[in-house]
Amino acid sequence: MVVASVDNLADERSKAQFDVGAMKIVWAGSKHVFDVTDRMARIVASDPEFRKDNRTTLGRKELFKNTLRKMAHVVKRANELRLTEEEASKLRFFVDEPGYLDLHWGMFVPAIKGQGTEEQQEKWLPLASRMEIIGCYAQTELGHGSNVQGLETTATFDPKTDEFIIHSPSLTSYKWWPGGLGKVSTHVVVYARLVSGGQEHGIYGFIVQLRSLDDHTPLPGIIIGDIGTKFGSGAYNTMDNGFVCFNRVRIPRNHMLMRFCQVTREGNVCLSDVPKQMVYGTMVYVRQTIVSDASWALSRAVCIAVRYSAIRRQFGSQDRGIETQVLDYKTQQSRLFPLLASAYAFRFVGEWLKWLYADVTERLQANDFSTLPEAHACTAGLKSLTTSVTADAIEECRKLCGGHGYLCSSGLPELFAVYVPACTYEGDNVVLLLQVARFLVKTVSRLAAGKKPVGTTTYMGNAEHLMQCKSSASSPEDWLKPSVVLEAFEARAFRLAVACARDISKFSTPEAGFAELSIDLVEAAIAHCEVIVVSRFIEKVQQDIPGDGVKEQLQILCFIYALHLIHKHSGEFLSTGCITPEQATLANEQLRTLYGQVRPNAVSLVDAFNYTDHYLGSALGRYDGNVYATLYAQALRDPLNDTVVPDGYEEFIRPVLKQTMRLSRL
Ligand SMILES: CCCCCCCCCCCCCCCCCCCCCCCC(=O)SCCNC(=O)CCNC(=O)[C@H](O)C(C)(C)COP(=O)(O)OP(=O)(O)OC[C@H]1O[C@@H](n2cnc3c(N)ncnc32)[C@H](O)[C@@H]1OP(=O)(O)O
Ligand SMILES: Cc1cc2nc3c(=O)[nH]c(=O)nc-3n(C[C@H](O)[C@H](O)[C@H](O)COP(=O)(O)OP(=O)(O)OC[C@H]3O[C@@H](n4cnc5c(N)ncnc54)[C@H](O)[C@@H]3O)c2cc1C
Repeated sequence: MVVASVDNLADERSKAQFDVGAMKIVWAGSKHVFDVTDRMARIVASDPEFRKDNRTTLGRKELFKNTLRKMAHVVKRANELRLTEEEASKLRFFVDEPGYLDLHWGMFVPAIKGQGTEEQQEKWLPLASRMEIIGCYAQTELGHGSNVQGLETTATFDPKTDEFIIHSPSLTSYKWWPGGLGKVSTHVVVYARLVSGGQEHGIYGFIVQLRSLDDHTPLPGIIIGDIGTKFGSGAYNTMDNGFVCFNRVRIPRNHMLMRFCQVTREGNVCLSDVPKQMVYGTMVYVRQTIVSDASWALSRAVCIAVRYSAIRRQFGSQDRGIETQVLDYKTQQSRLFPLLASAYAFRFVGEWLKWLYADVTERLQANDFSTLPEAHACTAGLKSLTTSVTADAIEECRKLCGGHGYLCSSGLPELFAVYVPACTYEGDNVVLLLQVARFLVKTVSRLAAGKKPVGTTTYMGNAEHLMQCKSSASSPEDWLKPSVVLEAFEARAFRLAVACARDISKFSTPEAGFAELSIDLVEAAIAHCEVIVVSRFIEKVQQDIPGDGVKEQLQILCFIYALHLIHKHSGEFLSTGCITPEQATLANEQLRTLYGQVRPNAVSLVDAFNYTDHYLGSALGRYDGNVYATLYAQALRDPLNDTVVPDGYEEFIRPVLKQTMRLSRL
């Protein structure tokens, strides 16, 4: 059955004022990436092994086994099709459920590459890349996650046997959370306190074998398992996040990852002259990938909400004629279009961050560590900003879809449940923003000493101007001038950072000031991260962009992104004196105009994400708009509808009815 709603999307598509094909390439990053992504998405969508529409109805054991089957199928297909690394990781991405492959390829392998010596890489990487071993990354403990320096697990060197003894001294020291650890991994990189000659030498990574390669049973001294069912149905429960306790497990000395610190046969600890934070390198790498991924999750939710908002009609007709598409309501637009703009903003900042990460990596290889603090601040800050916004946005998209958004068949509940831990893993978002704040306060204090800021803090070099400037916006159109927008964002961020630095100096110690002012510091950090996103978006739309109308659409989205933030944080823009209340009103007026300009293009702007119906996994977001028939078909497939009279009728419904009948006769 095809209902009238299908016409709505065709109609919407006919209104587009830009070349959707060209926008697809901009979104993908290049024609090459578009081709690879498109091909891999279609391979997954057309393979019944990768079916995912039954996930929320499976019990934990079935669900987990189902994921094991899919991960094995990914490896099989990757080998059969002789996929490149780029292609294989896209293929795995579109399978769209957390699984041990992510931790193996995304953390275990990078940890060895980043922290292992050449010799260690030669030994372990071939085993890992042929998947003769499966690895994971165990840093977090039951009692310690954010505070890495507080980890309790010990790795004590025993010079008699030339081994390390890996030990969990307490319940709180059990490793707890690592993905892939609970049931699958054969090996792990464990982070532990290095102890040699009776002295502690800091936290380092150690490769430990967990399970037999013959029968998968845990090796002696290892107690291991899954930590239990997590939030949401389906969602992250496809993953075996695990615990492990080490009872004096012995490993050879050369299983310590020794690129930055070597322990000799005699137990001497030799530090190389690189910053000790290099041991955190895997986290920096993964944070950078998480920023790129945020735009995928956000755009997926927005795609569902935009298409459904074009289909859904409510009110607007007194005589039972055609009702108004909810997408036409300004309130719907004001909630949805900033999220659409944010998806594009995060896509571009994610691409930029990839570049920054590659640049820093190249410098580190040449022993230039000067850009490491900035790389840390950018990856930490943008990871925090983009994941927090994305998690909130998915929930907002659910509400934008009304009641049907709450159905699992909308795809949104599971997307939220699977995405929201991104605000916690790889660094709690508040903890990471405090790292950014620390970097900003340091940058501000160095200004006073005449040190020129570089990279993303270059704008702070314009200190005198940023402290005094008043916005020149005197009409709504002035808010379409990149210089006007940027100045407001930079002035707000700088003034907040300077206020924090000034106020901290009033305390007896910087630590006391930092602790007391942490709420303000977090706000200053967010403001700085928003400068980065806004300026990268502006830079992007100032480039040559091929395709009819593509640049114009991106400009509209760029200003929506910036102006909705001015509206959201108007308190800060006003209290720091960067803009006046009248200018805030003008910005809002411009924002309303921009919503009107996006409206005819909204469906095509989400089509540009090029998502298959398989990847979207949503009755509401289908490409053909056949929402109601799909909702109905999926309802009929629910296990509860397997029988007309439910299980439990005889035991629990009939007796209640009989009891009621007896009572009514009295
Ligand atoms: C053939 C088959 C083919 C098949 C193919 C299949 C392909 C599949 C491919 C799949 C690929 C998938 C990739 C996806 C990636 C993975 C998916 C992700 C899934 C989720 C995983 C989640 C994992 C985790 O959560 S791991 C645990 C993470 N834990 C944390 O993040 C802890 C957070 N805490 C910290 O980072 C630190 O404790 C911190 C920073 C809060 C404080 O540290 P510390 O106490 O040491 O420092 P401070 O005293 O605050 O600062 C001292 C100094 O150091 C600077 N600094 C801190 N951190 C860093 C850093 N990282 N880098 C550089 N500098 C740092 C800090 O700024 C200070 O500097 P000063 O100058 O002294 O101020
Ligand atoms: C799905 C998932 C997968 C994971 N995968 C892995 C993995 O593969 N390997 C691994 O090692 N770990 C993994 N983790 C663990 C994860 O990295 C940690 O949970 C994360 O780093 C947060 O640490 P925590 O749990 O100790 O939070 P806590 O630090 O206990 O946070 C609790 C609260 O305290 C606040 N807080 C903490 N410190 C401060 C501070 N200094 N100032 C202000 N507020 C503060 C936080 O903001 C938060 O609100 C995973 C976690 C999840 C949820």
